Amino acid sequence: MTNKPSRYTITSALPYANGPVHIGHLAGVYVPADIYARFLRSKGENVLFIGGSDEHGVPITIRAKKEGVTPQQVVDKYHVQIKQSFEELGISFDIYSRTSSKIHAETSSEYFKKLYEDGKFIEQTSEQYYDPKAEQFLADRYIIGTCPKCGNENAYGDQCEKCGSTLSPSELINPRSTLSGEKPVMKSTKHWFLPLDQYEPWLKQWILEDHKNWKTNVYGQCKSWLDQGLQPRAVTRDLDWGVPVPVAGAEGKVLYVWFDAPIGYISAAKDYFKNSEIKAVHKNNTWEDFWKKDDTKLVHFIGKDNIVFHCIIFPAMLKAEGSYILPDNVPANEFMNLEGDKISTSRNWAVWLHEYLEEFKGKQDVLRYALCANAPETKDNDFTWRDFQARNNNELVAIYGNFVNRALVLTHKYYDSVIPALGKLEASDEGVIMMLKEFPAKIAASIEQYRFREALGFMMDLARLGNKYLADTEPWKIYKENPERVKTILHIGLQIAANLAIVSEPFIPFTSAKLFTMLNLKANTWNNAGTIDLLKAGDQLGTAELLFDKIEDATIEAQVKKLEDTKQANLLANAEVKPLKENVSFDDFAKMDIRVATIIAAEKVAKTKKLLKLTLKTGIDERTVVSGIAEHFEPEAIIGQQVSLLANLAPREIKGIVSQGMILMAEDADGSLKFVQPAAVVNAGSMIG
Ligand SMILES: Nc1ncnc2c1ncn2[C@@H]1O[C@H](COP(=O)(O)OP(=O)(O)OP(=O)(O)O)[C@@H](O)[C@H]1O
Ligand SMILES: [Zn+2]
Repeated sequence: MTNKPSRYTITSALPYANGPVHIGHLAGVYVPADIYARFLRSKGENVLFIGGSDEHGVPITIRAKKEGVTPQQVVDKYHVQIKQSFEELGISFDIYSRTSSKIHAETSSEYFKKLYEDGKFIEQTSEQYYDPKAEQFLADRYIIGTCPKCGNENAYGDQCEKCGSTLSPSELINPRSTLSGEKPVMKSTKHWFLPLDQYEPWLKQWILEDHKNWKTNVYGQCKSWLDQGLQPRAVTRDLDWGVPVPVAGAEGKVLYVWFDAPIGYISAAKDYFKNSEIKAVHKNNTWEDFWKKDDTKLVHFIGKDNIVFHCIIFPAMLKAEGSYILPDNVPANEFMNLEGDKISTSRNWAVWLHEYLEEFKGKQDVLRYALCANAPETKDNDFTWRDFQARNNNELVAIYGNFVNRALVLTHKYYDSVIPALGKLEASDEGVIMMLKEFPAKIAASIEQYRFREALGFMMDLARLGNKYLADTEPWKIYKENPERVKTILHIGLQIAANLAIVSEPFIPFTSAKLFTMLNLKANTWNNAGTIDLLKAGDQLGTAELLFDKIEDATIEAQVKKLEDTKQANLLANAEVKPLKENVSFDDFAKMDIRVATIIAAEKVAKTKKLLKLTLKTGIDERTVVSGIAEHFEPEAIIGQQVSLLANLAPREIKGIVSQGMILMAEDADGSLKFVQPAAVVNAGSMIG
């Protein structure tokens, strides 16, 4: 797009409604999209910011089955929860719609029909896996088997989560049905395919030549898909949950979830403009202006696993239809991890938005700030609670909050919160005013290039500038001898705070709103920023309050503990119980002399990592046993412990020490070792059996 757009359509990936929203979703998609939308609105642009739940597809039907509810019940629950938590975080969607709505069924159905009637699909009958017991074709995740690439025995029909390969069901080794566990049979079925291969030359031109400005990670992934060559892609499925395929002979078939989901962006716009009063907010435009006019800039915010759908498949669908505009940019992010591990809904390895909002009341902006500051814009990144705490304490509290607080509190103290007049400027004042002027354009340029971290950094630099200005001029020191000078300093300080209220609004809107109130200033737009004319001398300020407060270690430790508990629970849940060994006779068992012994001495075996030399009191004798437990116990800590000893195990020399027997240990799911010992202290030498 070369000319300035007349309006913006901003979409954010539709969260899949089979679980709540987590910080990965936010950092990857919704926080940057919201910053972009808020920034453009502040610039006075005509913006349509679209969100909604993606409510079709196999994982939802599987979940419903597992929980004994209907798919509609699953999506109703999560749609409401997700929508509400987004609202609370201040994600400023114009509409948060859903793909199980009537308007979406109509829109996607018509879309399919148009492509069908225009001859854009190819029909193909092929053999596909079918579960005769469940009487169902096994689409996508209904089938699992061994991944041909990495050997993972639980790879899905569409993807291996272990190695990340995209698969088709026929590639799986030893396929089995997730419905019945049975080996599926082949049965023929007809499907409609979008012949992506036919769009390949056009896509190559459109992306590889005409969109060299796309982010490197996005461009690179597209290039790799295009270099490998595109194949026709099925856009229908044998399933009973989804939008029915609207052509004769397609009974029992629905649109593939990745065909209907992006059309969800379009149906959301239609849904929104159903309310005719809305048009006035958008310069009397219609939904079609936002989707079909060349002077509309369309931007998709997504995470990296959605790149192929938004850069290749959806554009091919739009091109095939013919009346829609194409995305101007798809600023996809890489992935946010959590404390070193991949975020996972199924493993509960996440910080859930609804829980955060509950546990950190009123701290929406801290999360928004920490996620943007650490956003995975060019590579995967890690969220840690320590970093979250540091961002809050060292940046929001110590810089932004401190600066604003100083400016307001001093004005309150010296002038009863009436804005003092600007006097004669000194060189230092002029320097600060010059620098201030640069900020709005600098921040805007970064946002316009989707460099939100950089933009956020500049925003904080403005707070730093204000902080430094007050620290350098020290109004609290010179007030007595030079009150006129202090008026000028605080006037400028307050003007910087007013600028901060404007340029921080896209990032931390709750704080910005509070600051506007504290300054008694009406919400202001981006184009006014950069000057010291925002506040009028003689006007009264509102009441000062603290914008941020310190987050204590104990709060962070509680969150870390919560994650450790999750890790532990996962280990236990996934623990493999070893299969039963072969039967032994009672006589065989009776041959073993197992008795209680007490540890009376313990030391590390030199030059080994794992071995402890134990001296045991067995009731018969005192003897030495070498045991591989040094990584689990400190020698001093186990003296006096009672253990179970296999006392008649043939002696063996280990590292030059003769070991007379073996102590019995229980190994927990996480690999830790525990002594097998009597529940209460007994006489050394007591027999076990
Ligand atoms: N850890 C993450 N970091 C960045 N973006 C993410 C992350 N997880 C998901 N996303 C993005 O969030 C958007 C919505 O995700 P979606 O609802 O499809 O969930 P998902 O990818 O299945 O995630 P999960 O399996 O964790 O629920 C997608 O664009 C996806 O790429
Ligand atoms: Zn694999």
